Amino acid sequence: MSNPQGIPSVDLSEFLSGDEKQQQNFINKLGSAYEDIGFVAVKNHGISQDLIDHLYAQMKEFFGQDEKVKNKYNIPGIGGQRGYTPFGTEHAKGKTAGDLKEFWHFGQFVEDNDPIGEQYPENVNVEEQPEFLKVGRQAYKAFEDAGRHLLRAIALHLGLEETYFNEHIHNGNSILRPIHYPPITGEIEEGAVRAGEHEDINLITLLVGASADGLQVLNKQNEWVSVTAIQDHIVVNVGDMLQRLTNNKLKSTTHRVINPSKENLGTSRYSVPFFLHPRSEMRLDCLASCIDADHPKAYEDITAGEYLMQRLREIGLIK
Ligand SMILES: O=C(O)CCC(=O)C(=O)O
Ligand SMILES: [Fe+2]
Repeated sequence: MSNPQGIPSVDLSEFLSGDEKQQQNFINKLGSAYEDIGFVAVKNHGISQDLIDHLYAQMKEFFGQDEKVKNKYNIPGIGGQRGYTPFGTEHAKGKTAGDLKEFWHFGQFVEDNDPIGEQYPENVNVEEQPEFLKVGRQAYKAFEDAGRHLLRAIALHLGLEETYFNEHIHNGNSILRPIHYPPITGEIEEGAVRAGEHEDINLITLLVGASADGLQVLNKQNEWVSVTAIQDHIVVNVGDMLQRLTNNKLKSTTHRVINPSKENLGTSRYSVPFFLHPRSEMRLDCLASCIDADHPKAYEDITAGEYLMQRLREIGLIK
């Protein structure tokens, strides 16, 4: 089932077709990929190319602004949860060299009167770019919709109610992160890479249109497999919260973004992951159906909120 892009490919329109056989086929392919390499490429994901192009245009414009302008949007005291995080701030768990990237965070836009809104910092408006927040919000909602469909298929694969995740992700703590990896021109710190090897913290990550190669995934044979940017697909992987909930049945696979070859050092790379998080009160206790004599319970009980705080400390976003 391996494809040129290095990971299996699935077609979300099969799941949404209303045809039971196609739906089951999609669930089986997604489920077995997630039990194996933890990554798939998804086509017919429902996020329009126009919206993606618009988002990319806005993020390129933003990252192209002077440091002074960008730093106005680096908001102290919120652990980088919203607004701008400068180059070199975040590092992979256990590493000291900062990643060679700068990024922006959009968070949840609570549109009903859900009191959870009080837990979340406000999204940040870029005064120089009147379209920025608007397109961020549209993209956030589109990614969230695609993620909700995928979690329905995952729930069915796990033998849960199809709607199991819905209440947990309604107004959840997801993050949309436009990233810029700048050209590598001068000296860089020993061991510094665009994104050091890591696993994502959240339930699933949806990654759109990385503008250049560089993403690599560690397969079961301990080999780095390159995931090339492919037209019309988004990459969707399992994060640590889903791995934990499923007692390691679904795999949160290590990945990284390597530095470009010599001839491409002078080029930027852009990408946009959507880290799909549940509400902080969701329990991540291992599902009873994923525990048996061969698979003893591997993790302590914890809520998503407690787990997130632990992890943000480890990557330097919260001191
Ligand atoms: O930029 C990419 O292609 C992947 C980024 C990533 O893995 C992350 O931000 O967690
Ligand atoms: Fe990642």
